[in-house]
Amino acid sequence: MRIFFIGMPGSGKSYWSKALSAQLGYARLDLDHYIETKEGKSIPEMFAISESYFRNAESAVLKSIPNDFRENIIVATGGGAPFYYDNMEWMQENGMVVYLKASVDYLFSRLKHAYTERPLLKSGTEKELYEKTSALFEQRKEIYLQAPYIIDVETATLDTFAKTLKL
Ligand SMILES: Nc1ncnc2c1ncn2[C@@H]1O[C@H](COP(=O)(O)OP(=O)(O)O)[C@@H](O)[C@H]1O
Ligand SMILES: O=C(O)C1=C[C@@H](OP(=O)(O)O)[C@@H](O)[C@H](O)C1
Ligand SMILES: [Mg+2]
Repeated sequence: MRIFFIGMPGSGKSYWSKALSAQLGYARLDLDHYIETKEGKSIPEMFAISESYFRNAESAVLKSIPNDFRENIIVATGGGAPFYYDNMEWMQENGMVVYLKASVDYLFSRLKHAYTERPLLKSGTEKELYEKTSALFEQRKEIYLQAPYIIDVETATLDTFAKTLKL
């Protein structure tokens, strides 16, 4: 079984992948960290080369997962992963795609303390962070909603995940 968490930055893809994999005894992979390890560069360093450099690495590393990990695994992807190359289609063909859904207000409350390492949301003020988060959400929400499984993380517990995904 391979599970891909998708959703906006701040929705808790990394957080919930940790919690659920521990409960299920699955392996866990944070795609952003795995890209950093394979490339030997941090996410901001890759974006400083260009966003295309990062997206190219992201797609290649995503597709290396079946070869690198044979066990049951939960993958926390980065928020932009479904929008580049054929990544969304590929994830649907190679696992269960789960959208971690949340409102802009919720995302903002999570991101306020953790946005400096996210180049797309780099902001001078909280107002700017809110506006950037909101604009990115508007651009992306329709595609996220194509996921076959959707979990509202504002009210979810581990039990919600287990029941929705029938695990
Ligand atoms: N349900 C939750 N309870 C407590 N903290 C959370 C929860 N979801 C996310 N967080 C915290 O919010 C921040 C953003 O979550 P993260 O998992 O990094 O999001 P994503 O990987 O989707 O961008 C992190 O500091 C994380 O620990
Ligand atoms: O939304 C995006 O395009 C991105 C989200 C980040 O991951 P998180 O969703 O875990 O913050 C990371 O992949 C990169 O900064 C780009
Ligand atoms: Mg993350």
